[in-house]
Amino acid sequence: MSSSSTKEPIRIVITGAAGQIAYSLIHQICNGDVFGKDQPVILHLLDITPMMGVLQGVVMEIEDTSLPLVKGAIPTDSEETAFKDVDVALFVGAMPRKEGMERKDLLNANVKIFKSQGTALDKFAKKSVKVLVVGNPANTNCYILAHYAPSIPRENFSCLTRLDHNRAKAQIANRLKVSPENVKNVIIWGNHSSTQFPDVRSATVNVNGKDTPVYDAIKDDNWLKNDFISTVQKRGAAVIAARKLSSAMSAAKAICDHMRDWWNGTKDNEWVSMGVISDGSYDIEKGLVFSYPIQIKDGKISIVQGLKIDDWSREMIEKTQKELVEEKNDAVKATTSD
Ligand SMILES: NC(=O)c1ccc[n+]([C@@H]2O[C@H](COP(=O)([O-])OP(=O)(O)OC[C@H]3O[C@@H](n4cnc5c(N)ncnc54)[C@H](O)[C@@H]3O)[C@@H](O)[C@H]2O)c1
Ligand SMILES: O=C(O)C[C@H](O)C(=O)O
Repeated sequence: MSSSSTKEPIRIVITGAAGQIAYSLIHQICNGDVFGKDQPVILHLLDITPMMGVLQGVVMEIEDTSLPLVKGAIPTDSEETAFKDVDVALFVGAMPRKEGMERKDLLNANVKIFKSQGTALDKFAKKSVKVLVVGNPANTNCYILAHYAPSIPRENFSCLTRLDHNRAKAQIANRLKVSPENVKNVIIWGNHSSTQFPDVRSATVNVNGKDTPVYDAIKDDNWLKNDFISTVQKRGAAVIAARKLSSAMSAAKAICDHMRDWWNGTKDNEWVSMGVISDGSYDIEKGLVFSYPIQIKDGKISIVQGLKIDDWSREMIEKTQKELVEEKNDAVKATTSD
């Protein structure tokens, strides 16, 4: 973990770099918490022109951290500069929702950003770039981004549902008064929205040294099928109601978890939740950006296959798929109307 690392720096673009999530995220990246303690980084920091003054302040703070892994921080309002030769692209820049809104209410305002940035990503980024979309509505923005970046492999695109995954783990852990790390293999299916299906049917929890199915440990199917699910589905709105701002610290942590697992691989026999471009697994429309249980080995993402889907789960999955199809159609309309 020193400036004498022999590794070549990787280039990471963060969009929305003057915003609140980026402010929590940048330090963790610069500190080596995501890409490794021996991996130097060059940050490309994109925001809109009126935010260049604020972004300059963020760059001053990056310098003042004196972290040895940082080999450069480039503030810019130019998409070409931002996406040029990047290895990793974190798409955070977009309008957040306010109290009383659903995330899809942001679609008209945000989806055009992803059309423009997808086109630039296609032109300027490395073809191996690993892409994570965070800005809401995250799945549909990722769909549009990928559509406008056709030369980048489909498996390089993802959207963030790790925050929902972490929220689900935390709810189970709190209920059982254990540490969240003891909870494994929860799944977020579908959209990062209030139709998502937080599923713990194949999750386990380590209680007193023994891995036990979550349903057996909790012993309250009614809670698991109702309050648990709606708490996770509505957690983002609850944070906004309390903070008057959307989640940022927990979102930045989830971005780090998502990218660290993509970079290093998931643990044996464990999976995480990621929105990826569907290959039709579990009868989901091919091409939709859908959150699935995911395992990663040598940088390669695969959807966990063969999990049993009962009638109730199928209904939950259909509901979130239906919303994603509607969002996709609205997004395509919004991006082709001008
Ligand atoms: N997927 C998730 O789990 C998750 C979690 C939390 C927040 N979010 C979403 O992330 C987004 C950012 O949240 P935030 O709290 O950081 O918002 P914020 O308003 O604090 O920051 C957003 C930043 O993006 C910038 N921006 C706007 N348009 C841009 C463009 N075209 N190019 C580059 N930058 C642009 C803004 O100027 C601002 O600095 C929101 O859409 C929010 O809803 C998603
Ligand atoms: O809920 C929001 O709008 C912000 C974010 O997507 C979240 O889940 O906290």
